[in-house]
Amino acid sequence: MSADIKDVGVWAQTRTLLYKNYLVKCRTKKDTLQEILYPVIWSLIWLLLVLVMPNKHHETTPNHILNELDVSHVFTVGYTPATNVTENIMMLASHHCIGSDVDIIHFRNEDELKAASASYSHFVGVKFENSMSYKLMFFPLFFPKPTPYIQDCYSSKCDSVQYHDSGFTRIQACIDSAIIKMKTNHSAWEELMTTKSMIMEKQPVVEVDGFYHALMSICLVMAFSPFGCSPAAYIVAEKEKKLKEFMKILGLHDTAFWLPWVLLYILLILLISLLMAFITTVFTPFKHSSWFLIFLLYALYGISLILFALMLTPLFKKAKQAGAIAFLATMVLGALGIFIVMKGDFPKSFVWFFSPFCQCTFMIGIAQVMFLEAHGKGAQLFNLKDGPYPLIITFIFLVVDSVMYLLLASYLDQILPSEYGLKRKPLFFLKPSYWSKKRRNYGVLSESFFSTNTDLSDIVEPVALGLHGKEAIRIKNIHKSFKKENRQVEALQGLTLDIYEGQITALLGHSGTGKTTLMNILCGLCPPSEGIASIYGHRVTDMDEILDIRKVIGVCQQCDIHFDVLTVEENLSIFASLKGINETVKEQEINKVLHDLEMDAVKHNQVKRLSAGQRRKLAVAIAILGDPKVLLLDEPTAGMDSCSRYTVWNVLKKRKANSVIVFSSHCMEEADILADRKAVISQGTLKCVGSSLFLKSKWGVGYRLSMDIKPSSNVDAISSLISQHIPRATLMLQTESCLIYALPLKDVDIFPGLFSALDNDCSLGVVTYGVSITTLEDVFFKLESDTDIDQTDHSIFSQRIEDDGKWKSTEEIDQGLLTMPESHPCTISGKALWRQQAATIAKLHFRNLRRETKSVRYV
Ligand SMILES: Nc1ncnc2c1ncn2[C@@H]1O[C@H](COP(=O)(O)OP(=O)(O)OP(=O)(O)O)[C@@H](O)[C@H]1O
Repeated sequence: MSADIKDVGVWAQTRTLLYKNYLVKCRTKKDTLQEILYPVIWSLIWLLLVLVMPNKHHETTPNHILNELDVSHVFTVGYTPATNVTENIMMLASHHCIGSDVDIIHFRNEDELKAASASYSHFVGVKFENSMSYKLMFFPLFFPKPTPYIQDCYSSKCDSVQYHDSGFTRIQACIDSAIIKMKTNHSAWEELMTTKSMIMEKQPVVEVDGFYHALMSICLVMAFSPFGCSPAAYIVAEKEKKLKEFMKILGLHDTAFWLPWVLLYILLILLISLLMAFITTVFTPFKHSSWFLIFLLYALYGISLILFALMLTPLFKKAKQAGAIAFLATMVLGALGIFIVMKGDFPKSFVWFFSPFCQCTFMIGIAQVMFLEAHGKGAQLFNLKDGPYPLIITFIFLVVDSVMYLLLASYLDQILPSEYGLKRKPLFFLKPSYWSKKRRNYGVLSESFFSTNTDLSDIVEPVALGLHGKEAIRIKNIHKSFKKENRQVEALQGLTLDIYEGQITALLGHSGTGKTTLMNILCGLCPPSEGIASIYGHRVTDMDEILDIRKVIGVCQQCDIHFDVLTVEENLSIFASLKGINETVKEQEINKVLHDLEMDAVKHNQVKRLSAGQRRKLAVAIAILGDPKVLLLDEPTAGMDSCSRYTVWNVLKKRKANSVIVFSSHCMEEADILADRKAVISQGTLKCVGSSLFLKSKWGVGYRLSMDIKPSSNVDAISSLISQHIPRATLMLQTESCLIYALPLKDVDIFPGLFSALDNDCSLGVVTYGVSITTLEDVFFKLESDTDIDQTDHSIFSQRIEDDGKWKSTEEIDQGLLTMPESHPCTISGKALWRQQAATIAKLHFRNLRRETKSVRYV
């Protein structure tokens, strides 16, 4: 590692990524504006609702004495059971007090009494428990429901006064007097009849309509909903684009990945809470409440919602799904909150069972503020503990929820398997080594660990003595299998390989032979199923050791990973800071890398506007920033033009001293020019490894003699002439106009004799001939010819040979495709074509939908 690289702490990385998020927000102005305007618009809708449907205000009601006790509304009184005592009581009551206008009827039991209420109008039942205790039964519609609001109580319409007017108090006084008379023989009629009923003074009250309450709560749920989904969508989008794991390879701390997003949204929520608190307390509907408490309620809810969204992120692979489900969860839980506080008979103490959901807690808090507003004082510091749902409990639960979500988010992120990255065991936090670096007892793996009994000398070229002991990357018996549509794919099958310091090593192989899988294992992106790999003696499979390894590696992944909306220079600056490159030399290092890769002209361009080749160069630039000791480059020059390729090769060659450079490629020429050692991988195993000379001499066909011949030429005569001069020559390919022979390397001295014979014998029909040495490509084909190549790969590599064995150039094939007759019998047109296209598109959408549904793994 370069001396100018230092360990970067979480806070330094958070600052860097906070700046990046700020740039992203500035460059995606439309989305940012939507996020800010959305809550403001809902607050304004709320205000509008308040204006259209104002709350009903009830002014102060003074003390008011009601009329004398009266039974004019009662026509019949029924009682049960009918005993001597009860008959006596009722007779006394009727005679002295209730009056003869009211019929007194006895019933055998309570059921008959209840049934009678339907037959008689203005009926009151009396159910005696014993001679001293009784129950008055006023039947539906006859008795008003209690209400906290006293309206027009001086008129007969007042609901609360109906209690008095209904005759309840008079009948109660009459029966009480009769019992007193019977028990004590003392007459209390006069005292009880002069009892005065009075409406007590009532403070002003605001009547909050249920529908209005629900509408207001819905507006609030909607206003805050972006904070429940946007952070989740942004964080999962960075995971989806592999940015998270890539930044972790550069040394990013787990916390520093999500903290910048959380901080940015907290800043945003504080701003919006200020604005909303201002709108709702200055204008209405919370005009009696303390501005600070309303702001605190909004801000705490907003923060807990952001952390709720963060908690959901480990469950998702796709940003779209994460955003949609987080939004849905916020809506559903918000609606649940509205339901539990608005359902009159829902037990008040049970409401707090829903407090682990911040959306419900917030709705409870809003209901409490509305209650306090209705009583004219609003939410104030002095009444934090008052009311049905004390506001202080809401505040406490919102803080507890936030902490709980944060811990859960961090825990789930460490244990839930994801496509990339190593994961910890569920009880990892019980291990002392997790908490203390000193207790991690890992050491450099010993030499004996990698020694093997298998003799590999046939396929592995021995290295020079100077390289002994310089094995930087050691791979032993690595296996990796993936589950793919209910079958196991063996990507690597026991691969063993040493890679040396001071050398460039190329990994060669067909598509799908496991090169990328090997690269991913080496940088800790995916764990092997079996086997061991180490970089400078540290296991890449250990979560703690990989952190040390990542300090010395630079990685260029197969797909380009960068921040699209940032410029080339900004991308390099952010990645340089994450790697820990000293701020004083950062600019110099970035300029050097840009200059080496000839990218100065595009350094101010946004990455999304770069060509594919330029993006690839940027990926290489990010990998080489800070001059890492180990460079793992997966197809670094794919998609580049020849000039760019040469530039990259030169850069890598210059850096190879004291470094370890591994790259994968499909281009044999690139491997031949650039790599000191080439490892050919086939079907997940090592086929051979060594220098070009070793590979060519071991698997090369020697020289290749190619001839253009006339159609009338005698191939047997040509072949016999060649075998006379070079007995071990073999015919490799025969077409109508071309012959190719393989000539052994050792017979090079006797080639001149053959050439003279060919030149002198015109009857053979040879038009021209030429000799070329075996290329690495020939070696590659030779090695692969022993292996069953997967059909698609085979078609790529053997595209120059037609089915019938005739030699055909790529251009010829292209030409063939271009000149394919338009009226091919297999093609369709008109309505049939339209139907086929529509069905294909529908099938495509259906498959995408199914795949996307599958990728929501845990929800
Ligand atoms: N995440 C995965 N899930 C399922 N199968 C996978 C996964 N990653 C790789 N494979 C399979 O493993 C095999 C090796 O893939 P890999 O990408 O390592 O090949 P490669 O040699 O890098 O190919 P290319 O040169 O085209 O990049 C392939 O058959 C591939 O389909």
